Amino acid sequence: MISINSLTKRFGEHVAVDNLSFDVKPGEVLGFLGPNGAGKSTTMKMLTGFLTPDGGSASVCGFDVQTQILQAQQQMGYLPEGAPCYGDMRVKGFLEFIAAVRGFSGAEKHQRVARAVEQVELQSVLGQRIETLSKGFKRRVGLAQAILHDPQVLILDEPTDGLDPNQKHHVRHLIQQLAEGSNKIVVISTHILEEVSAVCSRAVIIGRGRLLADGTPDELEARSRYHQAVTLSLSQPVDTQALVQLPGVLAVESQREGQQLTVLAKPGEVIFPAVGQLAREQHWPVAELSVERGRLDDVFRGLTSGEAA
Ligand SMILES: Nc1ncnc2c1ncn2[C@@H]1O[C@H](COP(=O)(O)OP(=O)(O)OP(=O)(O)O)[C@@H](O)[C@H]1O
Repeated sequence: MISINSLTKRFGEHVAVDNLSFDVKPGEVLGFLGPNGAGKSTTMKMLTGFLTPDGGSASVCGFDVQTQILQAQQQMGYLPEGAPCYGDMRVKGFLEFIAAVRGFSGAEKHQRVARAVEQVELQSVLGQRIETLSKGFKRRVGLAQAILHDPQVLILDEPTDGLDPNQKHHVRHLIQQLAEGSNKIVVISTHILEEVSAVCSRAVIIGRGRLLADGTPDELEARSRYHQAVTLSLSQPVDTQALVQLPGVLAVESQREGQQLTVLAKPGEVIFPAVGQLAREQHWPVAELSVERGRLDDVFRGLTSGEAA
């Protein structure tokens, strides 16, 4: 388990992480969200021992990150932002070096490297110098070194940044596989909100170093003004007056010159049956009628607008 208690980091006068507290339990894939400069990378660097906190504490699998960082690091794999260091090393040599640092030798070292190479599909670039790789392959080398020792906790700073759509899908699948049924913890920072719905069991949103929201993707989506909204696709525009007057309806948004209507529900109201019935009664030319769970981007914007550092 990861436990973060009142963690604080200052750079001069600037408070990058401000009294931040939350826990992550085994089996959770936590999406760590926030606008640019919110303090995500700084928090991850403190968890992994690359920065020293100015206040508060954190522990990983019971090991304090300030007083027992070596034990904590043995439990963790970390993909930092950007490219791996040691750009002049070749991919295979770099991964063997990391495996040796992690304490593996002989056949086990080779097996560990071979397995990580296969998991993130690095076979084609094994002999290439890291600095000559494309951005996406550099990310994949970083991911391979993070999973080499099959850690209990994975801290991944924007793991799909720079990857093509196929690789994004592949890495998301890999993250799900790593977490599934293994009781491991994966923490990923990301700006891609679909990624959160796709792979995360929980999301924490921070702004200016402070906790703004914490919940499952479903719980956060339910805070959106689009939660329980009904969207109608129409072959021609209709008079929306009757829709606006339905009980439980908050507002009607019109798109595509009236051929798509989004009917917003008042908080706690379920309007789908009434909207469907009205459409039937009025013989509206409805091509599609759907209900929304809510929009994470809408919730994110609501919580973080004006929060950028
Ligand atoms: N070494 C440093 N020296 C001074 N300020 C820093 C340093 N590292 C980070 N900061 C500042 O701390 C704040 C938090 O930065 P951090 O990189 O943690 O944000 P982030 O949420 O990861 O952002 P992004 O989404 O852009 O990666 C920013 O204002 C940043 O400029």
